[in-house]
Amino acid sequence: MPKVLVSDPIDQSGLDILAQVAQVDVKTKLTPEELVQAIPNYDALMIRSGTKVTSAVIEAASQLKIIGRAGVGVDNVDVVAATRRGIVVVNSPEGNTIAAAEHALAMMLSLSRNIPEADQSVKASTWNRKAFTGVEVYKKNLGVVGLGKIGSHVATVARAMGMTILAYDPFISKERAAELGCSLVDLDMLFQESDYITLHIPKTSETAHLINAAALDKMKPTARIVNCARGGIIDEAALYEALSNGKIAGAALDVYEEEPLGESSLRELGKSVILTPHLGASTAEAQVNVAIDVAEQIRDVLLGLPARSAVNIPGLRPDVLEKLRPYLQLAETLGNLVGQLAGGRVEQVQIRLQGELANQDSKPIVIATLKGLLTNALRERVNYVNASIEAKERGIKVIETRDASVKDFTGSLYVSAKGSLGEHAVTGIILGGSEVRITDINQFPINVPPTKYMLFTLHRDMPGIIGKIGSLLGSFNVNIASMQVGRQIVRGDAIMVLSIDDPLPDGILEEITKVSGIRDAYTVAL
Ligand SMILES: NC(=O)c1ccc[n+]([C@@H]2O[C@H](COP(=O)([O-])OP(=O)(O)OC[C@H]3O[C@@H](n4cnc5c(N)ncnc54)[C@H](O)[C@@H]3O)[C@@H](O)[C@H]2O)c1
Ligand SMILES: O=C(O)[C@H](O)COP(=O)(O)O
Repeated sequence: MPKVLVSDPIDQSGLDILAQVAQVDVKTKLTPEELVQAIPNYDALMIRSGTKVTSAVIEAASQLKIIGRAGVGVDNVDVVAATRRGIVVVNSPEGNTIAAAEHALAMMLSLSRNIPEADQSVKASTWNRKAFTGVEVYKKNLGVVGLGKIGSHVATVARAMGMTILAYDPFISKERAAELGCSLVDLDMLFQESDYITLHIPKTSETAHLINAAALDKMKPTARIVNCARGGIIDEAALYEALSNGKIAGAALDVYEEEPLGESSLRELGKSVILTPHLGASTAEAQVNVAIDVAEQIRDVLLGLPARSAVNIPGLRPDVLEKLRPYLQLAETLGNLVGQLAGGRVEQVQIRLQGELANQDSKPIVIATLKGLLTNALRERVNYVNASIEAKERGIKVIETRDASVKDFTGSLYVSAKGSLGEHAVTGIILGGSEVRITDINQFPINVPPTKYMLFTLHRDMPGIIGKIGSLLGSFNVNIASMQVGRQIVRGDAIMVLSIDDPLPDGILEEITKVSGIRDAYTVAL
């Protein structure tokens, strides 16, 4: 019988499902060392956010087939390491949506009416009504940052309370926002006009410290901010400054830069701050939902069936998957790359299977491309099962074509993305059976492997320009790992592709575009 280790508190309904097919061991509060020691005995691991599934755990997991995260975020799992080991990682993208949305709304109301402090004062046998006069949310502006599953529900309920909703989500269409009764605005306007701001976005390199000193400076002195999304989206030091100097009126946080919250001056701020210990998903209903959702997937995978919400591999028959795996990797990389080059909201994607690839099953390749395209916006919430639905909901038109006559390579994949900021197209191949190569960008031929951090420039092909970019990067202490230039004609337009060791520091992209001869520059993190 297979063995499942459950290392965080999980609802009994999930454990009962696992027990149908496996021996279930519940061992919460394991130290990292104890987890590494225990994991070689298990076929499946079921967790919440408490267990850190590091590369050391994955390395020791010699017979692990699946990691089930009873919740949304897989930030605590080294998904890359798991994928390399062929371990399926599954989550429950929707099981706790309502719980998290209701927690954000509860935080907003508690902050408005000083409920935690007022409660403490009565429990301390005082009766001070004046100190706890609050404010109403009725007819106030609520700025919703991130209009996905949780943000949409918050917006809907807040509208019913008489609030006006301003929303910022660069990946959502105006039509979708209008359906929800929200006005899509830019981030500055949201900061300036909102009485309440609630965050419902993933933590990415773009959203880390989105709420920093500059953003807080733009807000009303009466503004109140709620973060039930992810720690680190708010700069906690800047928030402390803004609250203690009266730049904004209040904040309610469920998530923190470091969890559990360590030493923090936020604790000193009295009734202007409410702090909860990552309780967004902690309702009886949500815990049943996520436990059943994930336990069923673990059971299915242990029975040799595909998982419905896999974060890292598609739900395909193992033999088909094996054959297509390198092309899925190619499709995901090209989708991610072209989505970042296009920036903003993508309206149309064209996916063309070329040469021998034109004879393959296109569905998983299309799904993998869409997964890659949406990764920047949705992170682990997009998977092979929901990528098409997510694309459709975002109003992205998908055009799929085949062209067996393309003979440049045995098989190649062309992906273009047209959006609010223009159109970009990339082509790639699989080399030696497993290695991804980008062979064309916007009709400039190149031959580069994708790397974690990349810089692309469009420039005039003229002497000295490569040197200037090299020196500029050097002056910002950016190390170039490799560089290639692609051009169609000598001294015409050209593109430069650089692999760099670290993300570009702030401001440097602007400097690059100022270099004479450079027409455009893009940075991409894959
Ligand atoms: N506190 C908790 O216990 C708890 C529980 C569940 C989820 N969460 C967190 O809540 C957040 C939202 O979850 P969800 O299920 O609604 O996710 P979702 O994927 O449905 O929605 C996220 C939305 O953010 C948008 N987005 C991405 N980058 C953006 C950016 N730079 N600016 C503005 N919008 C951007 C996306 O387009 C998407 O619409 C996630 O961070 C999730 O981890 C927390
Ligand atoms: O990502 C999630 O689902 C939430 O942050 C909840 O985490 P939890 O399951 O540890 O409460």
